[in-house]
Amino acid sequence: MYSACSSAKSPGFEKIPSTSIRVLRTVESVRRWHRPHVLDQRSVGLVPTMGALHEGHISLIRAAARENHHVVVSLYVNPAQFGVTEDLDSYPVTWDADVKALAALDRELADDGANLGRISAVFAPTTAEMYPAGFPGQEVNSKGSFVTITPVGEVLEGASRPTFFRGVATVCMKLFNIVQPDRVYFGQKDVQQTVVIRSLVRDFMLPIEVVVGSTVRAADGLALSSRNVYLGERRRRVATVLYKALRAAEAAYAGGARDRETVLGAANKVVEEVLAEQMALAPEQRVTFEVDYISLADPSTMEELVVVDPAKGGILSGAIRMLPVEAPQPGEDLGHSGGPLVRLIDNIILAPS
Ligand SMILES: Nc1ncnc2c1ncn2[C@@H]1O[C@H](COP(=O)(O)OP(=O)(O)OP(=O)(O)O)[C@@H](O)[C@H]1O
Ligand SMILES: CC(C)(CO)[C@@H](O)C(=O)[O-]
Ligand code: BAL
Repeated sequence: MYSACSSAKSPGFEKIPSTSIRVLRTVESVRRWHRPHVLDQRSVGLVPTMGALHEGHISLIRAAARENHHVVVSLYVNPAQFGVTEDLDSYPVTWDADVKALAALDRELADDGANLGRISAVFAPTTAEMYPAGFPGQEVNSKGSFVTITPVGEVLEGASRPTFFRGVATVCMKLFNIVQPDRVYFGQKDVQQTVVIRSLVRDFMLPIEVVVGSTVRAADGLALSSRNVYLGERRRRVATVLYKALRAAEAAYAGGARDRETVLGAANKVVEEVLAEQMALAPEQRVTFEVDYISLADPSTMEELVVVDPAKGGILSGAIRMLPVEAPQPGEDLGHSGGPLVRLIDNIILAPS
């Protein structure tokens, strides 16, 4: 676990054992930590996470260490971005493993001369600390101090998860105000989130640079995601369907297609084929899923495109719902929390040419 250190001269503080990484739990402790670094003109990079760390998070922390004197990683499962029927209660919490991964990464960063900084602090607040007026609730009509970024936060992920981007923008505004970073690091895996965060920074004149790290994938192409632990073996094998579909659309674009029908038609064909293959199997073997959306959108607004302007490019993105397995077999690995419905997202950027 982690330790609390104190001496006659310095007030007590928590650290991750065998490291110099501070564990900060309150707004006041972050402010106290940050003050001398502002005076010394040391830069701070913030990597916001909900914990359950994987190589996607690690790649963002590496990027932050290359470019900043200090890296702060926040670990906070923000209830405000979960809808009332979503998986807040079962969301994976792996504090001990996260702390170990951060300690190992920090040793590696220290040995690599190319880095400007290392992991200086983990910010792991409580909900009472983050919502001082009391948690406003997860409902669409909850009252409280919220940041809403529209219309970009209302489409795609925002249409399926109506309180999601309100929760994300609100908690990120809080995190940015608490940590006062020079740079913030987000993953392309959540591409619409990066558009929302860029809008937040621009529209509220925040003196912050937004850095987006590319999507880290498993060997078969599945985008790493904390929620992949829900899948279990059977669904994990089929979970690449979304990436395969997006790759097919990308290939159609690379082959010269510019219109929505042709580009997205290629993706939908893959989905239909994989679903047909699965439906031909017995219930004890098959995996079923539903497409929430497959989109071809403008990179700066996430509005749907009829035709891609190659000078601007586009974003291919999608969300699928992997349904709980039918006829579970004795001893079958169903995944974390009994293998509930899992919503997976992914995207590919069609770069401007
Ligand atoms: N595969 C990935 N590659 C790069 N960045 C990622 C990847 N997965 C997540 N991130 C980024 O890490 C940051 C923290 O994300 P979060 O803690 O929600 O993890 P997650 O894996 O996206 O979880 P979830 O399964 O809940 O979506 C976000 O900026 C997110 O985009
Ligand atoms: C940015 C974030 C940490 C805000 O809670 C979350 O949405 C995430 O992990 O992507
Ligand atoms: N990675 C985005 C966090 C969420 O889906 O709640």
